[in-house]
Amino acid sequence: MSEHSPTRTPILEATTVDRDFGTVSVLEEVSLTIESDGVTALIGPNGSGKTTLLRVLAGLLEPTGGTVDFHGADTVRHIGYLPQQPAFRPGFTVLETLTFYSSLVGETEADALDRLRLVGLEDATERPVEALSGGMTRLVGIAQATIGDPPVIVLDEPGSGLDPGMRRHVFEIATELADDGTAVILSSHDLELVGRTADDVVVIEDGQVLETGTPATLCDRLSVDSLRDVYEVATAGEAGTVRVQGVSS
Ligand SMILES: Nc1ncnc2c1ncn2[C@@H]1O[C@H](COP(=O)(O)OP(=O)(O)OP(=O)(O)O)[C@@H](O)[C@H]1O
Repeated sequence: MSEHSPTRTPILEATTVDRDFGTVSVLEEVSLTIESDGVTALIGPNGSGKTTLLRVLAGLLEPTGGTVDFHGADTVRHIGYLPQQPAFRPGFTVLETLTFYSSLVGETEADALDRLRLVGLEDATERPVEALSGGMTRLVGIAQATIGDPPVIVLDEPGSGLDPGMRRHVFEIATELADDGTAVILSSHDLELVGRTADDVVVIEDGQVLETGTPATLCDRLSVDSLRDVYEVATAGEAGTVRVQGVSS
């Protein structure tokens, strides 16, 4: 959990956001306030709408209805984004790739190297990006998301495919960014790490927000002891079945 600044302020505000794909409604009337200086975690079953909501919050997907408002400072880059499946153009090394993205916001190769050190990839700088493992590719993606020090950083399943030590490290990076004032929004299925790390938790199912609050508030509200129990009590999905919007009733 991050050391809260006494002045956490709303930086991103979703108001009654809908997102449809054709006739399928994936997000329904999602209203959410994301504050600076903290880690906000989206949790929910497979297919519940987390990626869709993160892409809408990051400005990569237009909402079909409702609005997303950014209240932050006018920085060189408003929002950094790690996609669920990061991919980089083949034929370039890790350092060349990160230096290219850095140059777009006036940063140098030295800055790119610092960001690679942050995610533990200092020994992989000369490796071609197409020769990276899945976990290493995700780490490059996390480094890329921090370029330009955006006030909002959106990370879609940053711990996915990482070994336990690196997964913990990535959540520590999220906490450090939050301690420095960033609003970090991430999705994760690792409820234990989320429970230990997140300042705010958003439980989502079937494209709707079921609960929001600090881990402790949610435990109190639902009279349970852990975020895993919050998840079990709040979500109705049956283990072993993916509820598919537009198909499952
Ligand atoms: N481009 C699209 N066209 C049609 N349906 C889509 C599209 N993108 C997402 N969906 C549907 O929206 C629903 C939510 O998907 P989303 O990827 O947001 O879920 P998620 O919570 O991130 O899932 P997971 O935990 O499995 O990554 C799913 O039913 C998915 O099939």
